[in-house]
Amino acid sequence: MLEVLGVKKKYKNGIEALKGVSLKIETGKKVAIFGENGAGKTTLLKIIATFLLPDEGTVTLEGVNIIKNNKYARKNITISTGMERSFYYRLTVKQNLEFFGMLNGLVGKELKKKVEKVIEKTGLEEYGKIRYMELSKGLKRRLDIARALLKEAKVYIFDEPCAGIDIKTRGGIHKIVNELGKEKIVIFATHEIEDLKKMDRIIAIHNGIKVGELLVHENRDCVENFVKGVC
Ligand SMILES: Nc1ncnc2c1ncn2[C@@H]1O[C@H](COP(=O)(O)OP(=O)(O)OP(=O)(O)O)[C@@H](O)[C@H]1O
Repeated sequence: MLEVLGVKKKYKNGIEALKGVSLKIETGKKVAIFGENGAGKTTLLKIIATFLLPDEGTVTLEGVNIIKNNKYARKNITISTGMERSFYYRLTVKQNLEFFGMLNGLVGKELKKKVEKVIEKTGLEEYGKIRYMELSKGLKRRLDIARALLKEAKVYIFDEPCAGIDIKTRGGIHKIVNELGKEKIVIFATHEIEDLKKMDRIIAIHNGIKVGELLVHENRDCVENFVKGVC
């Protein structure tokens, strides 16, 4: 269980990105964080991933306060943000994954096997020897997801993984998310109705406040109205 309790975050420029957000996500569930541009989704995801500290509130994973226990958080939470600058432009797909795999403590045969596995999962087989700078936007995004999968985590966070992605790749991403969602906690920020319909639950955020929740399987026909109602 991941629990966010009363999380507030104000940036140095005075913007209150989160004004006291609380939510709970059970293991074995995939939850969408939905909200318009600037709603506070990325800020919330970064706080859960412990990339950013909240001003107030706590985040616990299986009862462990991850704000205070950064080591536990880094071991058990992985995030795909699509940030291009975090890759080595001149290294190939495989070399980038090997580098980040090593940072995750993988070595030798274990590293090789894991890199091959995530390349296969994200359909990057034919691009292994292509340098990062030569990849298309969609392929970069797939590599970013592959990197997040290098870690055997309890929580998988995807920040708008389908933005600018073609239909086939989107299907591949949902297959990965579905598989993970059976045993892990998956958090998926998105604006897209089609993505929302594939989640177990939608949490809507507006102006730094949680404004609604919808259980998708019980209310699949309501997703569009739910979305219209909160924005
Ligand atoms: N580093 C920062 N410094 C100052 N303000 C920031 C920073 N990051 C985000 N903000 C502001 O905080 C608010 C929430 O931003 P956030 O990126 O969390 O929203 P979002 O819901 O992810 O938006 P989008 O859908 O556009 O990615 C916005 O008003 C944004 O301008």
